[in-house]
Amino acid sequence: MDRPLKTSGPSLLNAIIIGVKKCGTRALLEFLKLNPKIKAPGPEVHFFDKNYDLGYDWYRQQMPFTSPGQITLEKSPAYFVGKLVPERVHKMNPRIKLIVVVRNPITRAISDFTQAVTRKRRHIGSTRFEDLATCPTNGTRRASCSKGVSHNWNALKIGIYHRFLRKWLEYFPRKQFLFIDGERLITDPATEIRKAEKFLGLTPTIKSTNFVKDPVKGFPCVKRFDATIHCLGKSKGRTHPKVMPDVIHRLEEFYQPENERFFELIGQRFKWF
Ligand SMILES: Nc1ncnc2c1ncn2[C@@H]1O[C@H](COP(=O)(O)OS(=O)(=O)O)[C@@H](OP(=O)(O)O)[C@H]1O
Repeated sequence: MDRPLKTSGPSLLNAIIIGVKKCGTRALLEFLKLNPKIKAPGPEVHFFDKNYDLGYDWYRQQMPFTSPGQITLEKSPAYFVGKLVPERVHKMNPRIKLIVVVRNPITRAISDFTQAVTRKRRHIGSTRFEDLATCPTNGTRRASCSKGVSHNWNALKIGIYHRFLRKWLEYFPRKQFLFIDGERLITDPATEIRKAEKFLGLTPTIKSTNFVKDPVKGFPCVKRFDATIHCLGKSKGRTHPKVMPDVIHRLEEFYQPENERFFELIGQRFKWF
């Protein structure tokens, strides 16, 4: 595993979208692929978390061929929360650029829950989001309970972004990260994409005219330069359950200080609630 990556054949990786799960990572990658300088493998590669033992040669084989000046970009959102991933990525390329898409952690949790329900995970069954996200406020104390929120539930834990980011910052300086607002990626994709193109050192080519709104789902679809339109598949832009307002309020109170810690860490703020 200590051999360096070859520079011939499938190219070296220049940048990774490391997460966060359900924050719009697929949309970001698909939008960026409008830029002819960006190449990406189709599916998630999961090299640094699940497939690390297969080695760099295997990883290289998953990558597309690129010509000089092109950038290879991979996205595997599980990297953000993987304990061993930052060290492994650093070992491969300490100068790699890291892109993190983050969104309102409450919407992220509902999206994660919706996916689990759709995939009919047994442990979820017919349970409501509210039942999994909250715990009694009647004085019963539980270690996994804070402000009436069941914060050990994975769908909520992932949204405490600063906890996971700290591990990455042990290996990479802040200037090597770009934080994309997953909410704005939906409402104003061109602005977020321009930031990413700049961060990757590319001449901006993607404009607001490259996006059209899906009349059914309301999410942006890409209008390619040959005028064909591509919307993300049916596993993206699912309908979310309506969550009770008092539970949303409780979650806002829970996440507010956690978001502040995250904003302080990245030196940037997002207006999520
Ligand atoms: N353009 C466009 N089209 C469809 N969906 C969009 C888009 N932009 C952002 N989103 C939001 O992205 C959410 C899925 O995030 P990810 O791609 O990161 O999910 S995953 O972790 O790879 O499973 C997805 O979550 P759900 O709404 O729960 O399906 C969307 O809210």
